[in-house]
Amino acid sequence: MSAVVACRGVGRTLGRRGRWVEALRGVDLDIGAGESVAVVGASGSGKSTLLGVLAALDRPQEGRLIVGGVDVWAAPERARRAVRRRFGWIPQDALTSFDPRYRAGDVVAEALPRGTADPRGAVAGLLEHVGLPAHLADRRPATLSGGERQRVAVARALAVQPDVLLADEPTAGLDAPAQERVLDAIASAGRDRALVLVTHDLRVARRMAGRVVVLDAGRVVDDVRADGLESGGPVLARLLAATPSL
Ligand SMILES: Nc1ncnc2c1ncn2[C@@H]1O[C@H](COP(=O)(O)OP(=O)(O)OP(=O)(O)O)[C@@H](O)[C@H]1O
Repeated sequence: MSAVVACRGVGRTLGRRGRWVEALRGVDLDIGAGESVAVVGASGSGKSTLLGVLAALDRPQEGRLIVGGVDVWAAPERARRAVRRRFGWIPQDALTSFDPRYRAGDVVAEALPRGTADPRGAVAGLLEHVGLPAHLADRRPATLSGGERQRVAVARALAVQPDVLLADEPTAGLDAPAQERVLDAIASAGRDRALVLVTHDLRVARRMAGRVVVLDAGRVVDDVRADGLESGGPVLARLLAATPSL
């Protein structure tokens, strides 16, 4: 499988004034076209930092990011902007990432490619795709339920027509039924494209991904098939033991 995104020896240090954290260390990772990968690990292990690096938003101090054959940080800014358009981002909490003055439909429409012939129709189609009625387009995000808002975020990420969907704990804080609906929407959105999903929940990882990457203190310590979690090392074994219903 050819990689749509690849990291080579990526190191990312964060912080300031002598308080540095090596958030990522020597990360090598290949995401194949259409592949779904869950990134798991303890709090602070570097999961969100990795997503920011993969999306070409956060520049690593060490190593390379290669997207569709482009060595992203060696390329000119214009090429980097084109690379960023290949990613659709599903945030942890859509409310804080949406402009409160916009209605849900505008949030999605804003992400459509320039020159889209029938934006209203396109927005209605995208909302339908994530299981939401078209009339929700007229509501402000703050008046939607958390689960509805997250599905608007999935529709917005899809509007970009990305090669890769990136999702950072997209069901955090939702109750079980809402979680199910958001995961269904992401699964359906991810059908024809790669998906990288950050989660602390191995049940979500197994349900959503074919492959599970485990981070520990910024390093990839396991990279296993989702149906073979038992073959992982001690960090994954601890996560498994903490997920009794799996
Ligand atoms: N802006 C920052 N300045 C300093 N340190 C940071 C910054 N952002 C993250 N870190 C540190 O980098 C490490 C990795 O953080 P990151 O948010 O990537 O972890 P995570 O696995 O996503 O955690 P969580 O599951 O709690 O969201 C942590 O030790 C964190 O405290």
